[in-house]
Amino acid sequence: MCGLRAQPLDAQNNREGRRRLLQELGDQKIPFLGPTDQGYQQLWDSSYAGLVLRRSCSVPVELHSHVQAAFLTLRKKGCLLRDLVRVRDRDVFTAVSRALLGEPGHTYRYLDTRLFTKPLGLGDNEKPVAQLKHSLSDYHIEDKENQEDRCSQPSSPCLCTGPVKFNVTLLNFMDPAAMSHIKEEPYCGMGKMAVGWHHDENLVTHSPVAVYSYSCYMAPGEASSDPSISERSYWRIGLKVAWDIHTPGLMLPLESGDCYYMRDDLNSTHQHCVLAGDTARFSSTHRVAECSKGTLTYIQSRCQEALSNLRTDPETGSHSLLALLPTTLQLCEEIHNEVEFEWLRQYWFQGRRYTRFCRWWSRPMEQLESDWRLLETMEEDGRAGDNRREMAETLLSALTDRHQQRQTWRDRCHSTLAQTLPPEEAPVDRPFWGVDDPRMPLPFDLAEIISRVESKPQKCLP
Ligand SMILES: O=C(O)CCC(=O)C(=O)O
Ligand SMILES: [Fe+2]
Repeated sequence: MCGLRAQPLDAQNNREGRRRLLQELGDQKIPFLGPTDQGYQQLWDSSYAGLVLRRSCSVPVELHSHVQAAFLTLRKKGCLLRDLVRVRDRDVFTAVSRALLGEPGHTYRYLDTRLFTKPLGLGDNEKPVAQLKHSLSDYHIEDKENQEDRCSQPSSPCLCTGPVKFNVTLLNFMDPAAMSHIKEEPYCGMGKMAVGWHHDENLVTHSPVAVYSYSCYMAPGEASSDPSISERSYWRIGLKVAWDIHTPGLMLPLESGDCYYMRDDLNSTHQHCVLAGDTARFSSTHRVAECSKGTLTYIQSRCQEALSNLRTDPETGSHSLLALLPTTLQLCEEIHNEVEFEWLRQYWFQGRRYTRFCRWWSRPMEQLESDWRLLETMEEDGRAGDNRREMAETLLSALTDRHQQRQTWRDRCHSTLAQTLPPEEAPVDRPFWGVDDPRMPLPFDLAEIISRVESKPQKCLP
């Protein structure tokens, strides 16, 4: 499952590239074509071949109704929340509310935010989503003739590769009526954007992304009057070739229940955005996340690797290090930072929201935190080593990095945006401890230690 990580250049996150592109564009807009425009199909075939649409009518009726009911229940239970993500060094709330479902112990990282899965297929609300995932992964991408027959049944799985093994599902929800402000799409003038231009991050190279779209034409419980198509405007997907202002963009309107796929390298060569329609809408996006460093099993084994260098005296309970080689210490430092910043702080930054609907992560997080605490004690032993100078240099870069990252997480936790969240969802700056905490040999704030190490490289160590 774990291949190379796709690292597309992202115009959204590349300030310089973005500036240059906008400058070249000036007052002009990039043209785009929709289904009623001439040349739409040719443009799709020539420049967007990795995009595949599967119409609502090829999905079983019961699946639609189960999946849609599950979405509504998940939302009612408060599982879908806006993420406080980081874009170009600034914190912003996503316009859409999200929840991550998927393989137990898996995570998905986007915009400096690690989302933790609610295991898929266990609870009643997740089962239909698991069925949907199954249905989408068995879909053999049709040939041209089939594609033109808009309601063809999906054919059997592709024999050469087998079904796709999606490991995470990111659910999205947005009700435009509840938003005070929705950004306009800047490059083409496609309209209001629910999700800005981006590449999907953290995917296995060339992993397809399969999306199911559900527009709530009627509020739940509202009398079923046939919605007049002319009276509502559709949700649409916008696509454009990355770093290209000459190829026209493509706009794909979606009926409720439609699915689309981004296949091959479409996600890395192109950007996509989601354009809001008039109604509230859910989407269920199925992906193969690159998780070589993104599973609980992975980080647990990393901690074990570091802790295998720690000996606990069976009588006194005191700890000592087995090896004091700089390379060993260096490795321990890296693992220390990884578990603290990629797992513990990521988790607690998202507040107690996970425990509201999923207790799955509570115990593992406690365990990781106690491993991390042992790593804090190891460090002190490292300082007592013989080759102090070399040791100090080894420790210095890890300590500086740790100090800076702790500062960033502190700031993020106390930002004005974070403060607008209700207590249950508000970021928690954890782990945190006071200067007089007897269990913690090192202080939370490393500034003093760092400056001591820097100023007296010979006998620097406390
Ligand atoms: O809602 C959609 O159709 C796609 C959403 C999307 O692009 C994303 O979640 O990455
Ligand atoms: Fe996306």
